[in-house]
Amino acid sequence: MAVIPVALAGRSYDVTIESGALEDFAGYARACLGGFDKSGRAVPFVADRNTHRLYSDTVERSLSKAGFRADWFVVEPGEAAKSWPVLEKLTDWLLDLGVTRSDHVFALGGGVVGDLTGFACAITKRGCGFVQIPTTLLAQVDSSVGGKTAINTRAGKNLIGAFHQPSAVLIDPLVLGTLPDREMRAGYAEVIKYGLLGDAEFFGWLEANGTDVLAREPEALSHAIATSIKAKARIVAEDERETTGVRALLNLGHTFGHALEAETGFSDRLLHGEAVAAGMVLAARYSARRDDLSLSDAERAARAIAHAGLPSEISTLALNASGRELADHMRHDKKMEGDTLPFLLLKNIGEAYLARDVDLADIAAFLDEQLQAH
Ligand SMILES: NC(=O)c1ccc[n+]([C@@H]2O[C@H](COP(=O)([O-])OP(=O)(O)OC[C@H]3O[C@@H](n4cnc5c(N)ncnc54)[C@H](O)[C@@H]3O)[C@@H](O)[C@H]2O)c1
Ligand SMILES: O=C(O)C(=O)C[C@@H](O)[C@H](O)[C@H](O)COP(=O)(O)O
Ligand SMILES: [Zn+2]
Repeated sequence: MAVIPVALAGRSYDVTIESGALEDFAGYARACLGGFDKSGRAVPFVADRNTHRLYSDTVERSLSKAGFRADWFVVEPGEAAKSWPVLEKLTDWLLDLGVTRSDHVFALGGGVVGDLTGFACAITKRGCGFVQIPTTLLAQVDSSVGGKTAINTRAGKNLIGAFHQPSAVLIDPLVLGTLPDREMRAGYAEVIKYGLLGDAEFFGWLEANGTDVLAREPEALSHAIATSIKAKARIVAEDERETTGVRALLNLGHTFGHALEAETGFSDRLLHGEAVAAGMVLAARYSARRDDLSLSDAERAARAIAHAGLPSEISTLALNASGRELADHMRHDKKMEGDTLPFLLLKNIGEAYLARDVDLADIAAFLDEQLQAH
């Protein structure tokens, strides 16, 4: 078992990584179940149809042995659940259940369930507790930790949200056994991100061992999850609300990625992790174009992404958009400072930085080249 603390003044919590932990869910979650048994109220769980079908029985078995029962709010799988209508239904459900500020709501699912539940908990009664039980690789290495919660709007990705930290994160890598391979690869994009943004040694390890991670080989998988969470916990502890530029490093590839997601309608056509993968290649190549990064390192990053079966060439995505149209999506980026969009670029493999001198017209021209390439 690994326990990784996220150190935040007054809001510290642990990320527990343990294979098989879900079988003893009530034991691991005991500290966050207070209140439910005494009053007889059901423990509120949010899941999507897949995670409910696959794992609600396991959770309920463990809860029932400990004298608790669960009540479920189940959403349709996919990005569309991060929306106003679903948020409204979820917050009404929480209020009908009589959830109090000292209660915890449990999010059993991927980043979609986690982001939606976290935001609902941030605004219900001005903030009630929640616990993340991430079931995708992406959620286990990234979205369950750090307290970014949000829904999407017509204007773009995660534009309505709040920082609201979970009280605990419980990761059972065994649940990745049922995760479709495409989702596994999408989560792996965020794993590569940690190597590219700040850990050249980890990036090299992934070049050598990435196939084992994707094959869910237990040792390689646990190492990839723990290394990713340690990096995220350190960055979040340093800059919880993305004010100093440190946390912005976690956005490597995301300004391009969110534009690609918007262009493909936040749909199964391009998953978040796939968009981030393509976005990191664009960030690397744009860095090389400015002579910040060597061309050979930019292509090394692209190769690692392509080798994992992730999209590395936007020219193959059948986008019906110009560079200008893609760049226009970026004007909604939450990092915008007035008319300037600080951009995450690379100086080396393992060294990302925030550039404040990027011209969106130049990004549009670069994207036009990339849309035509290959
Ligand atoms: N808050 C953050 O810091 C943060 C970080 C990264 C990504 N995100 C957000 O996370 C979202 C993407 O999350 P995701 O990639 O986990 O996608 P997701 O939540 O849509 O899950 C992907 C698919 O896998 C299924 N699934 C989940 N667990 C499963 C399992 N164990 N077995 C079988 N199927 C399973 C789901 O039902 C869904 O169909 C995006 O909205 C993204 O913006 C947030
Ligand atoms: O935790 C962070 O900070 C991140 O940026 C992690 C990203 O992987 C994640 O996709 C996040 O939701 C993007 O944040 P946003 O602020 O660009 O919406
Ligand atoms: Zn992301």
